[in-house]
Amino acid sequence: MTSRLKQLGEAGQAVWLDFVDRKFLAEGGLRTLVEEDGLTGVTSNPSIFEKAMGHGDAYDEGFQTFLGKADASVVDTYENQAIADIKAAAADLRPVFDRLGGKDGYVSLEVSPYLAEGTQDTIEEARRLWAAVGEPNLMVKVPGTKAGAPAIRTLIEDGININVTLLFSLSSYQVVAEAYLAGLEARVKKGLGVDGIASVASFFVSRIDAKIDKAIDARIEAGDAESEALKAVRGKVAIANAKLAYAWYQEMITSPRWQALAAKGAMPQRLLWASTGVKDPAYPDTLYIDMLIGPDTVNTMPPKTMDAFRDHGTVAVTLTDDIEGARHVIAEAERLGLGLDTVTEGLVPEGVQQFSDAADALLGAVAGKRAAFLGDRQNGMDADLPAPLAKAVDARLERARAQGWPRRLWQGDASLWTGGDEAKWLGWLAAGRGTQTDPDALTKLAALARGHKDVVLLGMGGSRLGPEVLSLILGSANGGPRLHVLDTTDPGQIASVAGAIDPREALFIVSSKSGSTMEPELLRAYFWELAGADGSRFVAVTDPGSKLEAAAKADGFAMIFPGDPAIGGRYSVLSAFGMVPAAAMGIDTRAFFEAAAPMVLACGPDVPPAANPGFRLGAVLGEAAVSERDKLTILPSPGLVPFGAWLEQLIAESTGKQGRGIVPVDLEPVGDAVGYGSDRLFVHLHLEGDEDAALEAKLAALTQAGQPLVTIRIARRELIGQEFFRWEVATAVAGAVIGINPFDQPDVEDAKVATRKLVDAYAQTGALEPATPIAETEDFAIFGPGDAEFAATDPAALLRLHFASLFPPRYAGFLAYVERNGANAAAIEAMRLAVRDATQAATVAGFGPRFLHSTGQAYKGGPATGDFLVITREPKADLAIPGHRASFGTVQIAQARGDMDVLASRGQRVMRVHLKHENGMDALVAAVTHAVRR
Ligand SMILES: O=P(O)(O)OC[C@H]1O[C@](O)(CO)[C@@H](O)[C@@H]1O
Ligand SMILES: O=C[C@H](O)[C@H](O)COP(=O)(O)O
Repeated sequence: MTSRLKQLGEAGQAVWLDFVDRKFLAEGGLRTLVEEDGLTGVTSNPSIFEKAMGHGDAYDEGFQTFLGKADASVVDTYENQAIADIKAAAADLRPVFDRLGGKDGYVSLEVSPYLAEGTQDTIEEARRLWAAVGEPNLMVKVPGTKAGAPAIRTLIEDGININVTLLFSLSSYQVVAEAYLAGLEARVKKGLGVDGIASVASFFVSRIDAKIDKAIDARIEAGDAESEALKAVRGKVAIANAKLAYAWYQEMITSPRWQALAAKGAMPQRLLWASTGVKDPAYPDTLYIDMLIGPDTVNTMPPKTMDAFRDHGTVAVTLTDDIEGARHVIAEAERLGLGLDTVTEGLVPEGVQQFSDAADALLGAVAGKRAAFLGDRQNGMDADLPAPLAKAVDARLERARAQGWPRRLWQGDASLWTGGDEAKWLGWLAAGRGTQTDPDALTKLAALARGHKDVVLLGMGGSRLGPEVLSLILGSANGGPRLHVLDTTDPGQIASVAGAIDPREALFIVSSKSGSTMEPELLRAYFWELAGADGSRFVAVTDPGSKLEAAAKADGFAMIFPGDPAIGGRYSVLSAFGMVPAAAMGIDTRAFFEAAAPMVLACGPDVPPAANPGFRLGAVLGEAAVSERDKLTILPSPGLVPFGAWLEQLIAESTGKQGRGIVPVDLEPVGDAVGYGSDRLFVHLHLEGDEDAALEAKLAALTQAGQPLVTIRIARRELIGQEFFRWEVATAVAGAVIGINPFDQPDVEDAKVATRKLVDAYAQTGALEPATPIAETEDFAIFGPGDAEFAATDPAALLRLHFASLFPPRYAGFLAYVERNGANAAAIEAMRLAVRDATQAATVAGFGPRFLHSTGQAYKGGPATGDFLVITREPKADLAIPGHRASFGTVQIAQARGDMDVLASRGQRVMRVHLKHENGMDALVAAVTHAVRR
């Protein structure tokens, strides 16, 4: 007996399969259906691929072959396999296509559901898929949305076969039918053929009943007076709707407009019944086949429905039956207020969302397989969080998924943050692939640097923190020159570097994005003179058109590297600002980017938040911050300690503003679990093979005590580039959670202005404005900001008062305008430990003016919960600055005073302690330790 499905084909309705699966194809399932049931086509959609690929291991071999490629992104990995399936299906259907002269035998592949709102993007994607599959019996599936219709017209004009999907209403079907006609007519106008172009209009059926029936059931349940009438249309609306669409089709193909095209060989755009598996198990399982049979149509069936029809379906032309009855059903639905138009309108975005959700699930699964395949070539991350924070993070990740955050980040959608100028600051995303720097210029620089023993980098904040991390973690490669970094006005420190090099031999890199930052400008003046004004040993890194660029040109600098104005300083390490010093040190920048690539791809727009390392981390940081765990405490393996200085700038300057944000805590030695408040989030950067047993034990105790801990695992130092990128993404995401613009630094400028005022006054008068101490000992004097009133004048009492209200979430800050050397660092650490262990409060520290261009933003603009001690001292030996009246020492004091005033104006508690002599620091340590003793 001929199969019922074959009989259906003979009745003029093409039987298509709404299913794709690797194993099914490989085992010849499709070929059997073609041969035994007369099947003539296949459709796929994101949900179908999710079911096929998102579970089990049938695709693992294929994934792995592809993932061996350096550039294998998650979406490319998925698509590579989807295309393989589609090509296999196209091959199985090719005999049908050839036999029917192109009238049937098609397989459909859907464009990304993420593009449903964009006409141009849809056009490009469809063209790309068409070329990638490269089979004449492919149909590209394009949603019949408002944005989709013009794309369909263009694609038909291109000669690409189109399956229009997600059609629910007669009116939207008419729009795409018009697009099809217009596309064909455009070809005629251009003198191109219209034969051989195929299209179907996929009209969804069961989803309509599912919606309408639900509303009917609710009303009947509520005892609606029209219950009988409602019952009468239950399960009938979708079929009636489809029948009227077919009636319109029949009329349309008789129109002179269509006839003219048909005469030129055009094939009609057939109506395809989609969504034909019953959703309500109470209905006969072949309902949406039995009732929709008619010539020149297609029915695409899920396997179960196909099996059911083969078993007990009824072949009879039903589509043209009782059209009046269909009209009546629709009129009744209207009279009963079932709102068919609203339902069909709502089903479009819902359908897009449903396919986006499926694509997210699929891409998330592929991302997991990709990470497993890469193993330790991609840095890992675990988060051990207390339940409420874990719940908030999961909820955030889900919301971020539904709202498409990864795509919006990469597309530069400013509404992810404040709707301000954020889109102008996203150049660092592309820089992650090494695209910002010219490899040839870096090679040239490396050759130039190789001739020098020392390279001195002059720059502040983002223009120097990344290079120092690279220098301390990766080191000067193969005997490359030593890198010295100067980011200070401290005369002692400048003299130390000047003394450690031969200024007549060293190569100098002056690095400033803006090209107008005061410190590198002064340092350039100083070393220019010391180096004998020899431009051939100077290199500049600066944004195009800056003051520094002009000066470098005028002074004949050996090379000038342009920055990208779309990258802010703290996001610039993977651009020229990091790569120029790296190349100068002899680091292979190509290999560096190759090692970073897995993370850049893992953080891509195609990877849903829960599987995206940057988004996962960002969600933890952001949710912790908004739940008052705003002290991000950085606890690295010994070999990764230098990373903290770069990280604290990124986090603090990006998030600390408008009284909100994250306060990074770097270089605070790990303590016992009892010594911390509940305002902390800990992050451990773990370098394999660089274990510190004491640290590990303390970390274990922290999690046992319920403290949140994020552990990042890095297999080799060479993979540090991955962390730059992961943290940049995470910071941008945390900014979105906190609700600030993570790319500006609104409060930094004020300290600069206050400093300038003092330095300018000095230039006029030869002296800084006098300041009177509130209290003084033999060792130090204490100053307050502006005209602030203090309740005590005894130094010990003043310090006690200063720390009196220091409990979490308040934090203590030690801002030391002294030489950054081992002794001073140890003294500061001793004060931090004394304070933390006495109060449980987090402690931060910075050397001035270095921190002004880094964490200074958060101290001024972030949460107003800081208790700051600004520490200054008389410089041992001051240094003059060529061409300036003020010395480095004077500028440094002016910076400290300017900063203190701005801190105070932002509601922070602040005092300045001026050390009177060499041992003043020891005296201060003792005084602070005493002051916090409770
Ligand atoms: O590279 P520039 O323009 O000299 O700026 C250095 C640093 O100063 C800041 O602008 C803050 O003052 C940082 O954002 C930046 O990294
Ligand atoms: O082209 C086929 C459609 O994508 C499919 O039939 C949708 O079916 P569903 O409503 O069962 O998801």
